[in-house]
Amino acid sequence: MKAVVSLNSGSSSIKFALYGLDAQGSPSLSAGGKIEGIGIAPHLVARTVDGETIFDRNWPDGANLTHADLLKELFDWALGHLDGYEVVAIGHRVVHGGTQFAAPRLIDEALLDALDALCPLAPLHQPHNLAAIRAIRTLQPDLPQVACFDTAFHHDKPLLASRLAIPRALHDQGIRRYGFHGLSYEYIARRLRDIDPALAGGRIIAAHLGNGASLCAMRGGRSVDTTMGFTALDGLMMGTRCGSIDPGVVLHLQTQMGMSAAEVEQLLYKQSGLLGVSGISSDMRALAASDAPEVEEAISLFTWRAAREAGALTASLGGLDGLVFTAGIGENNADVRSRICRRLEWLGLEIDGLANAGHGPVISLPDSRVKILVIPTDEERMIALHSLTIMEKRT
Ligand SMILES: Nc1ncnc2c1ncn2[C@@H]1O[C@H](COP(=O)(O)OP(=O)(O)O)[C@@H](O)[C@H]1O
Ligand SMILES: CC(=O)OP(=O)(O)O
Ligand SMILES: [Mg+2]
Repeated sequence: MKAVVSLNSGSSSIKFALYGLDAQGSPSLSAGGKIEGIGIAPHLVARTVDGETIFDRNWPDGANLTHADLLKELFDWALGHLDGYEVVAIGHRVVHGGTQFAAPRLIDEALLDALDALCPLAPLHQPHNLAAIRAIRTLQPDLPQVACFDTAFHHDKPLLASRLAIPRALHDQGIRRYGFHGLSYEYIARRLRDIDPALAGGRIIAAHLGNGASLCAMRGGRSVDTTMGFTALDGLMMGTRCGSIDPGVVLHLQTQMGMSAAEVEQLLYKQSGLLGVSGISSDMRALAASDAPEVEEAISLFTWRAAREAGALTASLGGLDGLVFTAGIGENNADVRSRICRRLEWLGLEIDGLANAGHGPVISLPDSRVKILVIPTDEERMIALHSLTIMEKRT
């Protein structure tokens, strides 16, 4: 059977999926899984579409294992488990497409060179995305690979939402607000059209709360504003990233505290966010199990910042009809959802405690002016669909 593979390397996880293609070329999930906890204690699990576990491995002391080490483990296992499948393409999430790449692309050396240049703008992601592509090119040089960009969904947002208030020549050089998590938001926009078409046409904020976290303001299913900007460091507080920060802090760290640019990068990308404020962990599940006051403060700050940014995006939208939670925290953590929604009661959000505890899909009360939903994201499916579209264009 012909098949397409999706690879989604995030900051703390690598998600993968295998889709068999029917006679019409439509994909249906055969198997998938993830390696999560990268940088802490990686755990790889793979399941068939029926939920049967086909591989499960933990590295409790594997904090030093890199994305590349773990990809090798995944390939070693996967290569022995593709009997009966002819993989016709591998699609990848590539976090940064810059100004140039606003749609998925078939990968060649020239594209890889252009994407290399964007690594400094996404140091937690882009190098891993490109390393995976190159590793597969070495193993199977003739296998088509497709890059699907996290920035693409935001490419046509209004100019004001793209501009930074810096000299305009810099905008022309690409120093502008791009926005990320686009494959996730694209999937959510499509799912919402199926679940609630009337709402999908309205003013929606989607909250992608994972290890990386952002909000996207959508009108009629298109991005009009988002909290991430030039890099995936901007906006919400995240697992290890600080989110929006007074740029004066960055200057102070360098000019007054003698930190190098590399040290500041490390501090803002890897030592801040939930990890920095709690002093305990970047992982929301681990934090939920602790009663340390620093942990409570970290979670309060996370939820306060998310509500505050949701207020800002509501202004961008000129009002709000729906709020959708997604990604690791958004899909699974009822307490975080409840704290964010309670801070937004003034906007007309009324959360239903029971429905929220059951993880939705609808978690607002029937009379809530703003509808609240939980919709599991599926970046892998978007990657597979885009990859197939590119493959069709080739033939
Ligand atoms: N079942 C769960 N319950 C609570 N939190 C969860 C659950 N699954 C994942 N999370 C949290 O979601 C975050 C990771 O989100 P995810 O979207 O997988 O990250 P990434 O950005 O690496 O793709 C972590 O903070 C993790 O603790
Ligand atoms: C763009 C981004 O932050 O991605 P992730 O949530 O996978 O870290
Ligand atoms: Mg992610």
